[in-house]
Amino acid sequence: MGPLSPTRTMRLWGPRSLGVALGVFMTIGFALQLWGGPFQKRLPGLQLRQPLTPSPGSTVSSCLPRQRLVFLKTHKSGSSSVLNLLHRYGDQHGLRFALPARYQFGYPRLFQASRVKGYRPQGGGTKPPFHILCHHMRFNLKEVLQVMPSDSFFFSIVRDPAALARSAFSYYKSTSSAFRKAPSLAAFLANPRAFYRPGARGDHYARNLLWFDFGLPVPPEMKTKRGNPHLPRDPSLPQLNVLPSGSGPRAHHPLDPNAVFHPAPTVAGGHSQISSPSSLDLGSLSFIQWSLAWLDSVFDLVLVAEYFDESLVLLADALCWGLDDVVGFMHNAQAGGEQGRGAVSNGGLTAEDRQLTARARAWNHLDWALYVHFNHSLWARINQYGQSRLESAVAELRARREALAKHCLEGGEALDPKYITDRRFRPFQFGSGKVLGYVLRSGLSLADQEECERLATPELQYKDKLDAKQFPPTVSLPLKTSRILSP
Ligand SMILES: Nc1ncnc2c1ncn2[C@@H]1O[C@H](COP(=O)(O)OS(=O)(=O)O)[C@@H](OP(=O)(O)O)[C@H]1O
Repeated sequence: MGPLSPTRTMRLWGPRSLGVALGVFMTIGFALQLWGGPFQKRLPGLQLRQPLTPSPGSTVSSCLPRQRLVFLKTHKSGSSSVLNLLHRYGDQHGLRFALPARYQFGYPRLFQASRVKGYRPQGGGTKPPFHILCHHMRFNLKEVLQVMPSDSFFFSIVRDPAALARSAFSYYKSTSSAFRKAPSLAAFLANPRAFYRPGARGDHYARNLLWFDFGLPVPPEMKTKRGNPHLPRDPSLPQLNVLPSGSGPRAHHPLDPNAVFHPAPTVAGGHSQISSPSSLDLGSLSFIQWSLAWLDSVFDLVLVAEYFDESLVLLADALCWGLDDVVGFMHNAQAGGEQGRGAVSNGGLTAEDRQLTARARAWNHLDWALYVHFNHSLWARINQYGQSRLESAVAELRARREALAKHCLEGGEALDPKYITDRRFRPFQFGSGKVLGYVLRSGLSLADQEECERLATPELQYKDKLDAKQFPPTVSLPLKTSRILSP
């Protein structure tokens, strides 16, 4: 084996070595950011497949589809919609999933390889290696590399922390002790310290959930300082506008990054601009910068929920997959949630909503740094890919989704769970809102029925299906026969 590249070396270093390596890695981190990282190179073209029912293998391809994938499934960020397409792809191509015994890998504890069903420590078994690792975990690179090859495609998804906070508050109202005590999200964010105790049950759901899921430690001073040093002095800050894909003013400037990021007060140039620098100290900034540089060295792509379709086109391109492989329906939306209300668009928000958004971003300032960073990376990739090329692919993707929805779904859209009587399609109901799901139209052809089922199956049921396929129940032999066969 040749010498390890700086990128590979950084992958192998865990974030827990932060204290020791900060100086060295900050330099590397900044350099990585300046160069755009080794993964920002131009990617091969996207292939489009037209038929309604995809026909695997029908694509004339100049690149080889990537089939070793690590997807960090972050919470409340659109990750179940991504999971559905991974489940479908792996299912249809006969790939092996690294599955948890139940539905998560020991979350909220850091991922451990021993949690993977059928995992044998290296050299300990003859089972073929896994292709896809994609269920909820707290990321832990060292252990992930025990299960997946280091040249797997690593990707994840982030969401605006304000939208994520709204979603998490409703979903984890009874799970997080901080949320449980708060009468509303507005009350919580007005004075989070009144409700939030670090280390209390489910507290990670209440603050910087993305940062936590990425396995990053909190900056040391956040653990020690009393009060909240990171709340902006003016609660109406920051002024970044984040628009959901396909709505609001984006209709006029569909892919203009300047429509996404309005100038915000920042300390430094570069990717990781923190919205309220006056309240952040240098140690904190270096820590965040280092962490982001580390993530850049590990993750090949980070999708952005607010630009979900644009992200999917880039994903298909990076993986050398067809567009049909990434077309899917939205999963895990809560009735009355962000998607239901159809808006994070600042234009459509009341003054109270805007204040809540600003407070949520400030309270979750590590997530906000992550989000801003990966939003910038996404737009850098979009520019590389070509905006008009991307616009056509996004239009194609949406047309395909609409056609599939009309063809497969009763009502052509997600429905209240009270209409979903078939347990195979009823999403797990949790939290204070209703989780929407799908009812299939009747009279579909056998092939379309199968395809529509795959698209509509919620994550837990799909995981069970893959589990049963990968670990078929062993047939127990009748007693007499087994006696004859045993030595
Ligand atoms: N395509 C797309 N684009 C934008 N947002 C999307 C998308 N798909 C799902 N969602 C929203 O993501 C929320 C669910 O996130 P997750 O699936 O990650 O949740 S979970 O952690 O697995 O429970 C949930 O948010 P809320 O409805 O606000 O709760 C979904 O509506």
